[in-house]
Amino acid sequence: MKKISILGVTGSIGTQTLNIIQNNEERFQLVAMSAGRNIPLVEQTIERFQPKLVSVMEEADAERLRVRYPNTSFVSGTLGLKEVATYESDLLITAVVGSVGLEPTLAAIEARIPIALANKETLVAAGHIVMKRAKELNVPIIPVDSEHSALFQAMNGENPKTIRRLIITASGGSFRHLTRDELANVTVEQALAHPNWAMGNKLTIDSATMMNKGLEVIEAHHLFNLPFDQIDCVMHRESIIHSIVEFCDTSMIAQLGSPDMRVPIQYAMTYPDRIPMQEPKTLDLVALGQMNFETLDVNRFKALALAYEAGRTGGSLPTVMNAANEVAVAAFMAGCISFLQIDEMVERSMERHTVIQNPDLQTILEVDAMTRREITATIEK
Ligand SMILES: NC(=O)C1=CN([C@@H]2O[C@H](COP(=O)(O)OP(=O)(O)OC[C@H]3O[C@@H](n4cnc5c(N)ncnc54)[C@H](OP(=O)(O)O)[C@@H]3O)[C@@H](O)[C@H]2O)C=CC1
Ligand SMILES: CC(=O)[C@@H](O)[C@H](O)COP(=O)(O)O
Ligand SMILES: [Mn+2]
Repeated sequence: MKKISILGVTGSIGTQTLNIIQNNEERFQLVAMSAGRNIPLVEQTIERFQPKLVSVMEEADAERLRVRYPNTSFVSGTLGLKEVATYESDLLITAVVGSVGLEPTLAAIEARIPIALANKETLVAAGHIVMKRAKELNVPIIPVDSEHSALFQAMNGENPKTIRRLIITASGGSFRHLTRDELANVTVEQALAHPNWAMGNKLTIDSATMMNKGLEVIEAHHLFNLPFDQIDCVMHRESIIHSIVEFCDTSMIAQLGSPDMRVPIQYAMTYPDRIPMQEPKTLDLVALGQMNFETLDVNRFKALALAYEAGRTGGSLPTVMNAANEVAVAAFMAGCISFLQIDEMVERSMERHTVIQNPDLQTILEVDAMTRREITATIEK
């Protein structure tokens, strides 16, 4: 029996992970979980899976839950996230959204708990610290993000030195049919209508701005230890090829499948084995008929260019980019700024920042907090 903990159990990745546990109860047991504010779903999950430890965002919610479920331990806030992350388990799924996942992920590494990583913002904010420590302590970090799972599968058993480049596929997001000028008046509702994937709101907006692809390029740089010149992106509207590895002999190995996150989540949970998928959405290639590939225009998708710049510059710049983006996306969803202001505000935060090279954790946390304060003040003005 594999003991599983989940950070962000009430989200899109969290609930799909629960679906896999439910379909394989002889194999997996949920032992600890964290959520934010979705208390009705927390209650349902406790009743169905009986975890031993639960963290919620607010202490007041934890207090009410302690009375209702006396056999479960409850914790709260950022300390609660760390307690769940370090609870004795065989695998931690990091499915919380945002750089709030950084400290719990590092705590799990210190506790030598293997990680299935969905929370890409953690690697963008501090990939150099996370990957270095995981390597030192020999803690596996298995990718969950669909593109990185595809790359991980495609390079399985290969000599890393023979990799020529990674090609990360991008659906183009909700506005792939619009020019930059046409993006001026798009609404939150339109931005949240992703053509291929059902995901959490923040990621769906990131996909529409193409910041998601930028975050994924930096995520790939850290996960696979490759320079940015060896990481390309291509627009692939169908989201069937999840990414491609090109080798030195020009062979390309790609991973394909219907867009269903349960596949990479389950693969991370069973790696290096594969097990059958319940209710599989098998891919019918003949019905699909054709697949398309197009160049990604970095003038149109400015966020991708910003991410390459942040990644290549390194130091504290990716932390600034990520923090500014988190605040700007939240402001867009709250109706405070327009869609085009998201990447404009991220760009301005990056321009204003004096890069600190090789920042330690304390510096990363300070830069993250300072960026959030500055961009929030700008939005409030
Ligand atoms: N969804 C997908 O298909 C994919 C997601 N990812 C990555 O996985 C991560 C999760 O994405 P997704 O599942 O879509 O996100 P969701 O928004 O659906 O879920 C986020 C989860 O994090 C919790 N949460 C949010 N903020 C906090 C906080 N400050 N403290 C504690 N808990 C918090 C939420 O709690 P609550 O709702 O209870 O408030 C929820 O459980 C992201 O980093 C995303 O980029 C990567 C690839 C695919
Ligand atoms: C499912 C997943 O991994 C998302 O990160 C996905 O990549 C979003 O798709 P696009 O960013 O390509 O629109
Ligand atoms: Mn992805």
